Formats: sequence, structure tokens, C-alpha cells
Amino acid sequence: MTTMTQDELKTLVGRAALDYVPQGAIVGVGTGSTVDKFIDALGEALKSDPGRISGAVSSSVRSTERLTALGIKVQPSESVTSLGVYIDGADEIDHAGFMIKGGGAALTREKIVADLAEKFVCIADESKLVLVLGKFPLPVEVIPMAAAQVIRGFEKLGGQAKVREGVTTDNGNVIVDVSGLNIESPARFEADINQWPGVVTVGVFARNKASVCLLGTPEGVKTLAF
Ligand SMILES: O=C[C@H](O)[C@H](O)[C@H](O)COP(=O)(O)O
Repeated sequence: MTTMTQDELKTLVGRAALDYVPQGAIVGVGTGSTVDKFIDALGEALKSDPGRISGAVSSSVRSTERLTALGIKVQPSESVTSLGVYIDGADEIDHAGFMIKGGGAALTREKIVADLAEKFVCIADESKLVLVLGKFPLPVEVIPMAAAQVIRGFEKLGGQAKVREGVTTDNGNVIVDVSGLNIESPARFEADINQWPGVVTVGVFARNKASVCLLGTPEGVKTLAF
């Protein structure tokens, strides 16, 4: 068996995601180190086929900068009514396509762009596949004045929560990371936590779960359809 680094697995799925992007489409683009590989693959494709995509809707300042550097037109999400496909990574994905996202603090804009898309293609190396969500500390974007009470709320649920140091989101808020949770019912959990005052977005993606996951393994890309 060939051994591949996590970085090589990310490159593999970043390239594979191109197959899900229709010719000339406006593509929804997520955030993170795996998505960076997808953006690199888009850049390569555009060299030989300048009409490969007509633009992108981006989920973060970070991805916007990378896309723009490659000459890709980034459109505001308000300018489109729908997207065919949204490509993004995940911190965890389960066997039903439910995810934890927000390790890069981009979860709110990611959920907004994902919600515009007909299809969510998750790209991830195999380390991200889990049976139950919650081992990766759950990111929650919170309005700063609510952070302390949101932390107390998670402690009542048995979690350990803390504000991520030195991080302000693209929307000017803080991230609370919660460890020690076992998220057995992601859809119910997402709907519940999103009701808490001051919570902007919880990093469980159940309502906007993946349609497909391209999983990077040493044997190649495995496609999980949900
Ligand atoms: O906020 C960041 C995003 O949700 C990322 O998609 C997630 O953290 C996965 O990132 P990476 O591909 O770097 O593991």
C-alpha cells in the first residue's frame, strides 16, 4: 500500500471535486486547507480552459483572496439566487453526511453559501470520517456579549467550552469551541443551539448536510453519496 500524506490526500480530493463543477458554472467555494487545494485545481484548469467557470461565490475573506489572485471573479452571494454546487471541507463528517465545520472560523458564511447550492460536495481526507460527531471541538460563532452565557449553556450539556483566543470572525464575532459532546441527533442539536440568544451559527451542518463526500484514502478517492 502506498502511503500518502494528509496534504497529498487533500490535493487528491481537491482535484476530484472539479468533476462536480459544470462547465461555465458559478461555483460556491468553502474555506480551509482542503478547499485551498480545490482552488489550486481550479486555477490549473483555467489555464487550459478560461471558460471552465464563470465565477465564484466565496465563503470567506481567505478564499476570496485566493480566488481573486487566480483571476477568478468573486461575486457577492446576494447577486445569485442559486448555485449548482458548493465545494467545501469539513472537520468531521459522519456516515449520513452530517458535519462539524468551523475549524477555520468561517462557518456562518459557509452555511449561507451552502444554503444557496443544490449540491454540497464535501472534500475531506479519511481522518475526518467519524461514527458520531463531537470529538472535534464544536465551533460556535457567538456575538461577543453572549459568550459567557453560551459557555455556561454548553457546560450544562456536559461540554467544556472556551472562547478561541485571538480569533475574530469575518463577521466581527467570537468563536466558542466546545469539547466533550457526543452529538447523536445532529439535526435536533443544530435547531436547538441555533435558538440560543447570541448564537449566530452552530458548526453542526445538518440542515445543510453534504450531498456527496469525496474522501481521500491511500487507495484513491472514495465517493460517499447521502
Ligand atoms: O471554518 C472552516 C471550515 O469549516 C473548514 O471547511 C473546515 O475547518 C475544514 O478545514 P480543513 O480543510 O483545513 O481541514
